[in-house]
Amino acid sequence: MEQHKRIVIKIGSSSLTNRQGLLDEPRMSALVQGIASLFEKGWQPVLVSSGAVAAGLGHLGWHRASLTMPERQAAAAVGQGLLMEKYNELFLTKGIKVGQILLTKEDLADRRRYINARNTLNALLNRGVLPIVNENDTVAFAEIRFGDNDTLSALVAGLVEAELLIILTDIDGLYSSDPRKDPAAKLIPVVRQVDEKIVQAAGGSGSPVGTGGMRTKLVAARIAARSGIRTVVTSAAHPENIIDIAAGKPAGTSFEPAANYLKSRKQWIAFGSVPRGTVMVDAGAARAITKDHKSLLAVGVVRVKGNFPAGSVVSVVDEQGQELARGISNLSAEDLRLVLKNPRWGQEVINRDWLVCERSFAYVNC
Ligand SMILES: Nc1ncnc2c1ncn2[C@@H]1O[C@H](COP(=O)(O)OP(=O)(O)O)[C@@H](O)[C@H]1O
Ligand SMILES: N[C@@H](CCC(=O)OP(=O)(O)O)C(=O)O
Repeated sequence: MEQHKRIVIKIGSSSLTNRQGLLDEPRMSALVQGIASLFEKGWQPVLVSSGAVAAGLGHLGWHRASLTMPERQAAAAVGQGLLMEKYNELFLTKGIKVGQILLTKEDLADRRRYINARNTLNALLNRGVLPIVNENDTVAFAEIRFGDNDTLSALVAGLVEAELLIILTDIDGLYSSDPRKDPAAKLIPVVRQVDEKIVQAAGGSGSPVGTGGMRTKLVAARIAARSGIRTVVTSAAHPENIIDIAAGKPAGTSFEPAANYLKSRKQWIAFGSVPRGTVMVDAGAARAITKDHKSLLAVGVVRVKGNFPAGSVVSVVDEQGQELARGISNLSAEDLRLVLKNPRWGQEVINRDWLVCERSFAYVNC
């Protein structure tokens, strides 16, 4: 079967709601037009749509500032229904059927659920149905929350092996500093690497309904780049133009994919999983895994923290507690402690094929 090119489009709350806090129908229609053109050109698109909380608040006439977390989640329960109702109606006018996928961080942290989500997305995409993804706001809280759909959209892009991630927002790209505060700020058209200098430029959200601002878009662009995916951050003012962006026309800020990007399983270790324990290693082992691309052997392990079963993702730290890598442990914490007490130094703890190394606040091949 011919493999279609996949693309993820993320649109933010501020771009989907109008001044009254209600769904912005003309904007949504233009987005639907853009996505319909992608279908016509043979793309398999995924839409990551925010807006549940904002649309719910507008509909209910509630004011964000005075709301508790459960009340915001309640607003999302109402708004998510409204969003899907409107998308369904608009996409059907183009003959496109849609399916709703609501995810939490925990869903993607669990390898089996991650694969299940991938299978469902593939089933929808291969049958020409448009998946519309959002965070499952009604149940996601605190540590199981992404909190921003930018990060979620980058993980989804990796999950479906997209070629391109387009983040549509209320500004036309990344500026040298927040243009709402600095009138001299300049648009940066291409970013080859999301390094600390670039991250310094990015501030938080500029609108009352947005979450994370440019900062979380950079987190997303970094995850996408290290998953081999290009990201374009651009204005949502004319979403019908996404077809031109997909065809390679420059727009907003383009973040280039990394040359040495992580393949699917390592993407999950790096960006999806949540470590279940910590393995502290000495300087020799640190060098072996980060510089010499070796597997981690028991001889270099100093201490084990946590109680994890074999096959868990663990964080590998140096003797100062600084994270060096993440990987899947061959041994349970209990067995690993046993090996350390009764030295079997050649015992492999993490195979190099299951290791990713930390570099500038993200992960790369070791
Ligand atoms: N360096 C920067 N360049 C561009 N925008 C920035 C920058 N720093 C902060 N921002 C803010 O990020 C906002 C976009 O993020 P956000 O409000 O979360 O939108 P969305 O709802 O689309 O996710 C912009 O409106 C802008 O005020
Ligand atoms: N899941 C939330 C959106 C969270 C979020 O990332 O918002 P945004 O910064 O507008 O993309 C919602 O649907 O309201």
